[in-house]
Amino acid sequence: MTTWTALTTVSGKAQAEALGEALEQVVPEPVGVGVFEIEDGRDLWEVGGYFTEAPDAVSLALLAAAWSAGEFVVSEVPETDWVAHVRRELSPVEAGRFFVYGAHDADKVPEGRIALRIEAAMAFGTGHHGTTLGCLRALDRLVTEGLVADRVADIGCGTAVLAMAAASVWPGQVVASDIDAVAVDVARANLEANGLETRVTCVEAAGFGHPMLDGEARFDLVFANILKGPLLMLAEDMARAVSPGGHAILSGLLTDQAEEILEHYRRAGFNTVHREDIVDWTTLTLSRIR
Ligand SMILES: C[S@@+](CC[C@H](N)C(=O)[O-])C[C@H]1O[C@@H](n2cnc3c(N)ncnc32)[C@H](O)[C@@H]1O
Repeated sequence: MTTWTALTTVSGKAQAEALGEALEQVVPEPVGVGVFEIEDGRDLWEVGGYFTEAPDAVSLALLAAAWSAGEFVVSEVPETDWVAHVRRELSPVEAGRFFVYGAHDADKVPEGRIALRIEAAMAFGTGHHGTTLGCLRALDRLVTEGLVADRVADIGCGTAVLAMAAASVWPGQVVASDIDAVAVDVARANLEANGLETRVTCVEAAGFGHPMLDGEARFDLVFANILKGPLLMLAEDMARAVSPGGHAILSGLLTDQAEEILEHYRRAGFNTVHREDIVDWTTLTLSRIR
């Protein structure tokens, strides 16, 4: 049987991302490298990966020393479907009334929660990341406050987790879009797996650049969990697309970028309704001035 080499070490948060990137450069033939927070309150991160070739021990020791990380643990594992392996290890996420889970956890869905089944495959959006979690919590808060949004858009939908959450709490139609064709395929598969394919239409588009998205006061709520750059560029289009009194839930911005985004969107015609910081990421709930 073909085997892979698995490497893992532990480092501080400040070094973890850079060490992961360095690992991909130093060790030949990476199958996949990942960085995960160890959730025990000690601010420790696990950096690891699978490789087709055994690494040279001296390079590994130098790498660990250069990034002040622990000694690498090296083991042989049978070749496996790495994406499926990572998927299996993802635990369900609870965000207000929403419960986001993978197929392997179907028996864990608690009574009374809105369950969203997600196969992330090659798209972003399992609910684990602070940005997705922030958007789900922002939606949950709006629903608790009694908001009903009939027309919803999810720009940069990834797995379509946010679009599906909105379609699960309100009866109207949702348009989801992503610039990445692979994400659109993943989103459509998730919509079918959740029986929401007639409620959510998923299109490939950049920003509002699609006939189903373009138009004045077209939506009561727009999600955009994308990075700071696209968010800045989309402010005017967002102001046009959201109806007066409607909402925008923005994420994908680092906490120290939030003020710049807020100021930009204030100038475009939005007020701040709520802000939540999760780890280093900020989610903003805004309302369009009437
Ligand atoms: C951080 S992920 C968010 C995924 C999901 N909405 C969530 O909240 O977990 C950002 C997604 O936006 C897409 N994206 C980035 N720039 C975009 C743009 N200008 N227009 C549409 N989609 C974009 C990416 O391909 C990616 O799937």
